[in-house]
This record gives sequence, structure tokens and C-alpha cells, in this order.
Amino acid sequence: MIEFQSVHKQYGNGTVAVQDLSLTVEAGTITVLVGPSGCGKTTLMRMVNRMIDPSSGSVLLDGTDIRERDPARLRRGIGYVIQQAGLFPHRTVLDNVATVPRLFGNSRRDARRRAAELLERVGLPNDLGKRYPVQLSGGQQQRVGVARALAADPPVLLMDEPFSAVDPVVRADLQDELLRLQDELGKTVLFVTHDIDEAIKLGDRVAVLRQGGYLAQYAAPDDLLAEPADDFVTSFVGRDRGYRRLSFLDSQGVCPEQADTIRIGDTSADVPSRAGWVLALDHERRPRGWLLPDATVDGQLTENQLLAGGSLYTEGTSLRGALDAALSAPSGLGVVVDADGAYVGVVTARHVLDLIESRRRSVTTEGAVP
Ligand SMILES: Nc1ncnc2c1ncn2[C@@H]1O[C@H](COP(=O)(O)OP(=O)(O)OP(=O)(O)O)[C@@H](O)[C@H]1O
Repeated sequence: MIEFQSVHKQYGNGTVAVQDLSLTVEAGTITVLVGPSGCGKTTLMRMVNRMIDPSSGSVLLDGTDIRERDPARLRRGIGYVIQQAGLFPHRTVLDNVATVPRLFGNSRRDARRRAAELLERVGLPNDLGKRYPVQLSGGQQQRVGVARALAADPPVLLMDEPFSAVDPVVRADLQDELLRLQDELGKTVLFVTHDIDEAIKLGDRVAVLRQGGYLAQYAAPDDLLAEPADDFVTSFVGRDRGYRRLSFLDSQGVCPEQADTIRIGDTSADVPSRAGWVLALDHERRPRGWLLPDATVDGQLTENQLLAGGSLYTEGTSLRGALDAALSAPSGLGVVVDADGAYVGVVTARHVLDLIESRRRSVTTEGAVP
């Protein structure tokens, strides 16, 4: 557990970067510091590994004031990941990661074995270990940065905008990978970003900072979206917070119905007689697209004769996906699939909205805030 107790930081030039701020980062969770540029996120994070000392106040790690710890020892228990990964350019990827176990006195062989394990753990193929950082993509470099930070198996991980320099698709992959790793490893993670969507996706709790180093709100992502503390937080979390909050509503009560279906390769004779949208499935029952109402099939059904489908909703995931599937489907019928991508049924936006409404009503009658 990390505790910031009334920490304050004023730099030599008079800039106050952090303003009398207190917050607790629970062990084994991801806490995200988010806020606009210059609001003191990095300053606050760097207080944990003593790269920066507060002007006043204390930082406690597992109940002990970090000023009582030897800085070198303290840092060994804290992994640190930064933007652009900060890799050594003249060392191979494997040796970049092996550097840390080497520092801990492991033999070169053991260090390399550990490094290879870690590279696999962060999803990098074995043969990349022989390359130099410049020969990797930005996303791969970030993964190496994460592997290196994990090399000493530190209980605490500080991550300062680690995924900011990569494109949105790679970034989403890296975020998913971090969540997967965290499920396995249960580190105490302090993560800095200026991207509220990243904060909401990754954080068990999110600390929103505002200019001048003030803590504007510290809450679970769902609460942040449901009840922003003030106008600043409201504008920072963005306009579509009601929609984004659906990510935190589970799928309980979603009852898919059956649509008319047809298979790729079928003929006109196989088109269901009711005049409505028909969902085409492949031979593994995966949805391939929609046949317009009253459409006839020319010869055998091919994908060229179909209208592209909307997003697919994997059963059991959040209501946001269910609503999005319905809204993005040309038929207005959101396609529900199982974990293998096979067709389960369809849901309408109306069905999802009714479900949200009924939950709101039941929560309100129980006296809690919807
Ligand atoms: N060494 C320093 N000396 C003087 N002022 C500093 C120093 N480091 C940071 N600052 C100032 O302190 C404030 C907070 O900086 P900090 O880097 O902690 O913010 P941040 O929220 O991490 O910003 P960004 O998102 O842009 O990285 C800023 O106004 C910055 O200019």
C-alpha cells in the first residue's frame, strides 16, 4: 500500500506542482493519476521512488515512511516504466531485460533465462530477444519496457504515460495486456496518463488532478462517471459519460432472441419465409452479415450479397457492447456471440435500454443513487 500524506511540492523556481495532497493506493490494485498537462502527476509519482522528495508531508510504503528506506533498496522493490520504454540502444532486447536480474547477482545464463520468460509473459515472440530496440515497433518496445520493470518481481510498479507514444490500436492491445498481467501478478500499480479513457479502462481507482496539483476527485471509474465531484471533473471525464458508464454495467438480464438465419452457400429456397432481416452465418455459425428484408439469393449465398454486420456482442460482457452492437447493426438487431464467436441470438437497443431503466428503478427504490 502507498500512502501520500499531505504531500506538497514547491520547486526552486516557486512552481507549486503538488498541493497538500493525500491519497492511498491500495495494495494489488491499479490506481491511475490523470489530469491535464502540468497538473503534477509525474511529480507525485516520482515521490514514491524518491526521484523527487516532497517539500512537506510524507509518503508511506506498507506503513513505513520512505525517507527511512535506503533509496537504492527502495527502488529495487519498485518497477518503473516510462514513455518510449527508455531501453539501452546498444543492448539486445534480451540483455535489456536481463540487466536487472544481473544487477541482483544472477549469473548471465540465469538472467537471460529469466529475461526470456518475461518476454514471453508480455507477449513477445522468442526470436525478438536477439534484436536491438531500434529494430522493434513502438508497441514492442513498450512491452520490453514492461518486461524489464517486472524483472526484479517488484511489488510496486510505477508507469508514467507508458503507452502514449503508440497508435490507438497498439495502445488498446497494451492496455489489455497490462490488465491480463495484473490479473496474474496482482502488483500495486500507480499509472500516470492524461487520457481519461485509459484511466477509466485501467484503473481500479482514478485520481483526477487539476492545475496547481490539486486532487479534484479520487474514486472508482464508475463513480467518477456517475457522480463527478465538480465542473472540472465533469468536463474532464467528457460528454458521453452516461454512455461510457455502461461499460461498468454487467449483462445480467440480457435475453437474446432468435433472428432468422441462413448459411453461406444456401440458396433462395433456404431463405426464411417471414419478410424481415436475415442473418447469415458461416459453417462454424459465426455471423458474416445481413440479408436485406425481401432480398432473394442469387444462386448460392456468398458474402458479396450481404450487408456488413455491426459490432458483435460477446455474451457476459458489459451492456455497452450490447447497446453498441444493436446501434451499429443495419438491422437494428445486435448480434450476440459466445466466447468462440458463434451466434447465440440478437438484442435490440430497446431491450438494453429497458434493462438499464429497470435497474435504475430498482436501485432508486432501494434508496441508492442510480
Ligand atoms: N524540475 C522542475 N522545476 C520547476 N518546475 C517543475 C519541475 N518539474 C516540473 N515542474 C513544474 O511542475 C508542474 C507539474 O509538473 P509535472 O511534470 O509533475 O506535471 P504532469 O501532470 O506530469 O505534466 P505532463 O502531463 O505534461 O507530463 C508543471 O507546472 C511543471 O512545469
